[in-house]
Amino acid sequence: MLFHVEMVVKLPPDMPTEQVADIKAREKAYSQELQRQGKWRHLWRVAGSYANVSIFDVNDNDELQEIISGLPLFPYMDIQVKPLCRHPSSIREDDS
Ligand SMILES: O=C(O)CC1=CCC(=O)O1
Repeated sequence: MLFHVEMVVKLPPDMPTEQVADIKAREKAYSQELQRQGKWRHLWRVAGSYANVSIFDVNDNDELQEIISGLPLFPYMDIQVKPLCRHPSSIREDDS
């Protein structure tokens, strides 16, 4: 199942610099492992903001919830999820 996920990062302004660096490094490692596994298909920065738009390819809602709630930045993000299905006009033969 494919999901469009938008994440807006809202770190507390008073979070210590070392803690910010640590959480960002853990977020990067976590997301890159999921990208290698093919579960996090796309990761795009939304230009001009501290936000991303991502496409996840997971088995079901529960797996998406597990992945998203495991993000190190999860407590500091506003997240919107939209389930996707094939568009009847798409010329792609698969869902890539
Ligand atoms: O910087 C972001 O948009 C938050 C984030 C999600 C995955 C990642 O590596 O950073």
